[in-house]
Amino acid sequence: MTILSNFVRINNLIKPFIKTERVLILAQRTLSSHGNFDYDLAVIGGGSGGLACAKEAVNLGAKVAVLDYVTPSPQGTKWGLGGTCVNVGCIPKKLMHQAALLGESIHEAVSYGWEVPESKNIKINWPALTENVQNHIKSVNWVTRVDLRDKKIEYINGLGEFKDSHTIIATLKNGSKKELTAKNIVIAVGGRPHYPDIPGAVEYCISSDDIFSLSHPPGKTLVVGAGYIGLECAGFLNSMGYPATVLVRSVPLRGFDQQMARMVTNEMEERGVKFQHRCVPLSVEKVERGQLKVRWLNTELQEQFEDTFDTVLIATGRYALTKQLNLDAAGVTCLSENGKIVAQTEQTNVPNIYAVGDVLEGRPELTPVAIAAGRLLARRMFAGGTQHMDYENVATTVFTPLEYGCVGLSEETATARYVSARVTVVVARALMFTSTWTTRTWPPRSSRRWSTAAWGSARRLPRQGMCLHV
Ligand SMILES: Cc1cc2nc3c(=O)[nH]c(=O)nc-3n(C[C@H](O)[C@H](O)[C@H](O)COP(=O)(O)OP(=O)(O)OC[C@H]3O[C@@H](n4cnc5c(N)ncnc54)[C@H](O)[C@@H]3O)c2cc1C
Ligand SMILES: NC(=O)c1ccc[n+]([C@@H]2O[C@H](COP(=O)([O-])OP(=O)(O)OC[C@H]3O[C@@H](n4cnc5c(N)ncnc54)[C@H](O)[C@@H]3O)[C@@H](O)[C@H]2O)c1
Repeated sequence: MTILSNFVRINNLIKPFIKTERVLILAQRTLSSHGNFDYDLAVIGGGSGGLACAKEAVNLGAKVAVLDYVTPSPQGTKWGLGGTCVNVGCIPKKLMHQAALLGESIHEAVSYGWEVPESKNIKINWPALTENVQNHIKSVNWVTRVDLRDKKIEYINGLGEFKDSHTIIATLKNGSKKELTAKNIVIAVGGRPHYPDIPGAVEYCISSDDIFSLSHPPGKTLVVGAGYIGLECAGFLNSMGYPATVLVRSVPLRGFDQQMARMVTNEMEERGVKFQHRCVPLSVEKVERGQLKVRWLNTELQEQFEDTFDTVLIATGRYALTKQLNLDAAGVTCLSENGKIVAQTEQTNVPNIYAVGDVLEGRPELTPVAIAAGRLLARRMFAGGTQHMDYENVATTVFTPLEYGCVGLSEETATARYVSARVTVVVARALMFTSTWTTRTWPPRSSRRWSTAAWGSARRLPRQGMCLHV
């Protein structure tokens, strides 16, 4: 128990008698307990989880430093402070998704009576889109930096590694080293795209790290991987007029309710996205005019295929950035086979070292999850908090052309986990101003069918909409 958290506990008791919260925070600051260390808390990684934890800790009176450093992608793309979500994740993805929806709406507006001159000739200006997306990101980077400065959080633009369990060495941009010590250390380094081990992947392919700032229009694109990222990117590219093909190794959106996943992919297929099922890439080579020839294997037919694309986007999952941390020096040993940190309550096997966000094994890789876990951890470290992050029943959305939001168990998990239970599945498909509901109950299987009348009437209107899985 730190002096600081004892102080905060006592203060919580007397808080009603103190005039303002500000007085309390200032009092806590003066009593900050970093003692022999430079900081009460050092956070390695300035993304969703790390920044949330740092800000909460400083609000609770701790002296905090945040290290953030972006190693360029194999294609040379780099970005600023704020982590994956802000720079190469949720934010640019959502903006491109919105751009794609707007484009489709222009065409669909005609069905609603809008007279759109030459609607067939409408096309996207890719450089204008990426420039605006990047400008928005830069403004968020700037606000984040100013916020850290205002909150007196020290921001170190350096690549962190452990020297021992309380000491971090930061390698700065110019190659110089900066050493700092902290009572508590939070690992919030997130992850980066994983590339399949095939010829040409690293040399010629891009990933989600590159697509949102790609200097030229992507053209005909092959997306390798049918998880969240693969489907979302294929969805917005196709809707912008860039033909997209997806290589699916097993099933799209594995782990999600498969009926809903099929709805999402059927909708994408109707809009023109091609799916190559049970296929893995074998090689990528550069051919004439800079195009990329891709060979892939259909594992079911044991047959090889090839085609030529302008862009190949790899979306085969992400790995955690723990290798470069020199965790051995700190004594952190709780690592899974794929290098993620195994921690029940964000606490590693070393008492003063914690982890939050995508770096954690078996936790949803989502921004709100990283933020909530980071904040709760700070409260436990500096305010005697006792609440832990609840990773169950986290709601999530897949931003494919047919948006899919879900919370709770998929039908497959529910029926596997509660064999004797009666599982009722309610599916809503909302159109602009119409929604069609069908209900089915498991068992019996016959009730699994859609109500064709309701489904049919829904299909007559333009295909705007989203599906919910409750
Ligand atoms: C394309 C895409 C779309 C996404 N869309 C969504 C979405 O719609 N909704 C959603 O909830 N989530 C989405 N996510 C996931 C979300 O971005 C992550 O879950 C979230 O960013 C994780 O936060 P984090 O703090 O764990 O790590 P990150 O945000 O990845 O931050 C880690 C930071 O640490 C830095 N770093 C790493 N190692 C070091 C080191 N040694 N020293 C210093 N700094 C280091 C990294 O460069 C990075 O800046 C998306 C992800 C991607 C890739
Ligand atoms: N809307 C959102 O909230 C959102 C959006 C994007 C990403 N994210 C987060 O980011 C995480 C990572 O997303 P992701 O899509 O990179 O990972 P993922 O694990 O969801 O999907 C990777 C896909 O690639 C496939 N794959 C792997 N190796 C392959 C190979 N050699 N050939 C063909 N396919 C292969 C896998 O079978 C899987 O379908 C997600 O778990 C999610 O939590 C969230």
